[in-house]
Parts: sequence; structure tokens; C-alpha cells
Amino acid sequence: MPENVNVKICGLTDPADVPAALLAGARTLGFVFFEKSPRHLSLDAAAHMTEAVPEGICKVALTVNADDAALDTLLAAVPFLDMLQLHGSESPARVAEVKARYGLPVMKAVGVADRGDLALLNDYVTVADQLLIDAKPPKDAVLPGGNGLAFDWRLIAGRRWPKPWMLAGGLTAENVGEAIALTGARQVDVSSGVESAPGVKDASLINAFCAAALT
Ligand SMILES: O=C(O)c1ccccc1N[C@@H]1O[C@H](COP(=O)(O)O)[C@@H](O)[C@H]1O
Repeated sequence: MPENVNVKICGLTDPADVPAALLAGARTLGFVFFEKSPRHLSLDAAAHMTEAVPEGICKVALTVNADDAALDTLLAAVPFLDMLQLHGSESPARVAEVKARYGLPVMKAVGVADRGDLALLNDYVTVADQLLIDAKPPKDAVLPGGNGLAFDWRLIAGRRWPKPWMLAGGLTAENVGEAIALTGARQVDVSSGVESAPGVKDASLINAFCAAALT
């Protein structure tokens, strides 16, 4: 198993989640700004949680179809962010616009359920700095991600893109090793799989996940 896998722990809600993730070996931290999510953070809480994160750790803001006004407010209140994760139905043009307006790297999430969905990734490779390949949410889902659902990893086995990409969706300590082995992912993202309840991160689950991904 590769030792240089980049683990992202997403949806941190408690200040104690930050040292828990870093001690476990995560190099990327995700903060959710989407009111329907149990992981939604207030701007004050996010500013507090991100201000003392050590240099070299990537702090990602997850937003869903956020407009300029919302992003202006977010980035003014939380100036310590390193990357924007666009997890809605943002078009390639919108991704390019966000990147140009804020000067931050942008990671675009694309939901995958079948082979046909992979074509969408090609629409974003030229405009996004990174791709996030996640499970497509069920039609009636409230959240476009963070549902703890995996997709069939065989769909992307052996596939490569000319941009860094991260695997997400239903990852756990139990399945992340297989997911990495099958897909060749060098970056993995987890939220539900390291929680004891929606929005409540569990340090022992974070440790187990990182140990499994980084071993
Ligand atoms: O975590 C959320 O609440 C969330 C809300 C809206 C969009 C995306 C969200 N999470 C992202 O979804 C994937 C997969 O999460 P999970 O491990 O299956 O729970 C991941 O990228 C989260 O960052």
C-alpha cells in the first residue's frame, strides 16, 4: 500500500477534530458550508478551527452551488482556506469563474453511478485543479454528498486523468485499502465513515481510517 496517500477528513465540526485528524496522519481537512448538512459550520467556528492549523496542511471549504456573495462572505470571514471544493451542479464555466475570482485552487466533485457519468469528469479536467470522484447521491437525497454511499470502484479501475483526483463516497477503515488497491487512488476523502453519528467525528474511527489508508 502506498505511504504517500493524501487522506482528507471532511466535515469537521468540533475543534478537537482538527488535532485528531492531524495526529492520525491526514494532510487535508474539509469544512462544510452547506446549511442542510449536519456538518455545516458557522463562519466564526470555521475561522476558529482553521486559524492555527499548521503550514502544509490543506484546508478545504466545501460549498454547494454557492454564489459570489456567499463565497465573498465566506472567504472574508475565513481567510485561512487553501482550496474550494465545489460539490453541487456548478458548470465548467462556473468553476473557471470561481477560480479566477478568488485565486484559490478549485476541486470539483462529480457524482458517479455508472460508466456514463465518467464523461462528465472530462468536462472539468481543463478548468478544475483537482477532481473529486464521489458516489452519485440518490434522487431523493437532501445532500449531494456525505451520504456514506460508495459507487462501483471497478468503473474507474485503471482510469487516469490529467489532473490530481481524489476518491470519495462511503469509504471506511474496512474498505479504503481495497478501494485504493482497485482504483490506484493517491488521495482519499472520508466523512460519514469516521463518524459516530451524523456530524460527529470519532477519533478512534479517524485513526483506524488513516492507518488503513496510509499503511
Ligand atoms: O459531508 C457533507 O455533509 C456534504 C454535504 C454536501 C456535499 C458534500 C458533502 N460531503 C462530501 O461527500 C463526500 C463523501 O462523503 P462520505 O464519506 O460518503 O460521507 C466527501 O467528499 C465529503 O466531503
